Amino acid sequence: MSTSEIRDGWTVVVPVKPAALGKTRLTAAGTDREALARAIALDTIAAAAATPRVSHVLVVTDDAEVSALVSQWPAVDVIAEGDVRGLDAAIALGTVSAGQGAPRAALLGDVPALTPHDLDAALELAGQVERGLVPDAEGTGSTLVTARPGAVWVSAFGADSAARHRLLGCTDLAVSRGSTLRRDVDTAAQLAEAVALGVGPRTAAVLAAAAA
Ligand SMILES: Nc1nc2c(ncn2[C@@H]2O[C@H](COP(=O)(O)OP(=O)(O)OP(=O)(O)O)[C@@H](O)[C@H]2O)c(=O)[nH]1
Ligand SMILES: C=C(OP(=O)(O)O)C(=O)O
Repeated sequence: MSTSEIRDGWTVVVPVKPAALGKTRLTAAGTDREALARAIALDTIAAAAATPRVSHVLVVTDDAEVSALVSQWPAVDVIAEGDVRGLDAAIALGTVSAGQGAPRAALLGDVPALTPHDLDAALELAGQVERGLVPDAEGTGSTLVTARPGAVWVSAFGADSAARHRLLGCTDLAVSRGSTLRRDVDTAAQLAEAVALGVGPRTAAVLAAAAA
């Protein structure tokens, strides 16, 4: 997609590890872990791309299958990661590409129950602060970090990142504990919570195949 085709709105950067390497804590779920990791990422990206306030989704990944699929989707582009330098470095590839003048957000690629409605509501709130944060459902990690136009991009994802993001000046957005945006999935118990909220079709299909 060329820059001229990008409407005003948020650029959402979604980092996705190659599925063969990701979601290592999901082994207890009894499913094909690689297929599940990929499906979770694809459902997250699809929800972001369908969000009214989102004009552009930048997926930073070296997963060939994810890359081939989402590069066909409207309003989605892929940035190849190349050298593995970690999550924040991968995200920075996307935010630098978006430019400091754009409203930017980083959404982790493991939020498979995400609805466009919930992401849209969070981005509406994010427009009112310099930099915003949505903690995960446990309250210790982060699922979304935002920067409005002109704000310098910062992120410090990883275990217990919510506190670090606050120290970096991110304001908690008033997103309820039950929002689909907060339910990231690392473990089988978290996957069960996401299923209860209603996961996207790709994740549901992998789980259905495992149950058959
Ligand atoms: N592009 C990219 N994405 C990453 C990297 N590390 C994590 N991610 C993505 O960031 C999101 C959150 O990742 P984590 O839950 O921290 O890590 P994970 O490897 O998926 O899961 P675990 O193996 O259980 O730690 C997922 O969408 C990952 O695919 C990285 O180095 N590069
Ligand atoms: C990457 C993070 O967490 P998790 O590893 O739980 O996905 C985070 O919360 O910043």
